[in-house]
Amino acid sequence: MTEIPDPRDRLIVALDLPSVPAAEALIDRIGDAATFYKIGYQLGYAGGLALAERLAARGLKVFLDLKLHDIGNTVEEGVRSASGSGATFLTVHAYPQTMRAAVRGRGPGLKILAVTVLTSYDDADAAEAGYGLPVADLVAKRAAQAAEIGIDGLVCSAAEAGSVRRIVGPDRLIVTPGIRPAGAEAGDQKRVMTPGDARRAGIDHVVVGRPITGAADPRAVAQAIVTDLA
Ligand SMILES: O=C(O)c1cc(=O)[nH]c(=O)n1[C@@H]1O[C@H](COP(=O)(O)O)[C@@H](O)[C@H]1O
Repeated sequence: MTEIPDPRDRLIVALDLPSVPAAEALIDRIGDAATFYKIGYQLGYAGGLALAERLAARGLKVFLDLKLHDIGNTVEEGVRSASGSGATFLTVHAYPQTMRAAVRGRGPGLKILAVTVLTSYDDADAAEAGYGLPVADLVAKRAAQAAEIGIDGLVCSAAEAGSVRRIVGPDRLIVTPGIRPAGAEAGDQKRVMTPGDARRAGIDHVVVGRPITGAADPRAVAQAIVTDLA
């Protein structure tokens, strides 16, 4: 597990919101309770890529969740373009060609995270998509390939954190969405865990969206998650 001196850096708040003003309002409400924000499809296609640069310039950490997966040349050049954004993390799907291309395009300061198997998938979803392996085995296979290729970190559910840690060793990051404080709605997530249990399972960072974005007091929820993670 990587040394992370400020426990707030373990929480990545997913800015899954429809507009830049909505995201800026949430960041203001959270204040200094969070230091790390994720920008994905919803906000990214609504002006969020420019926001990423502004947040990074303000000293906040940014996770660009682009989940790239394309032919190698396109992934490599896309990652190269994103390397100038000031982001700390960028996601690609954990397919070997895609991961090799991302490593070729990676610029200084940008860490590539490979998404193993989405946390909204269970074994039946993997079978429906044509995979002949249970989720846990597919995650393990992709984690081993990612480590071999030189990817910086893995996105998986906290349920697989222990096995992924054994496969990738202490130096690669394990980042886990599908995090729900006790009693929170799972929504479309199928492989879920509380922040405290995830931390005990050996994760480096958690990603939390709706439990914070939909809260009456997002700052209080973020603070409670950081406490649980510490
Ligand atoms: O790459 C991701 O961040 C990701 C991977 C994954 O397997 N599962 C997953 O939920 N995510 C993202 O993590 C966030 C989870 O949001 P909530 O379910 O609202 O907490 C969303 O922005 C997802 O896009």
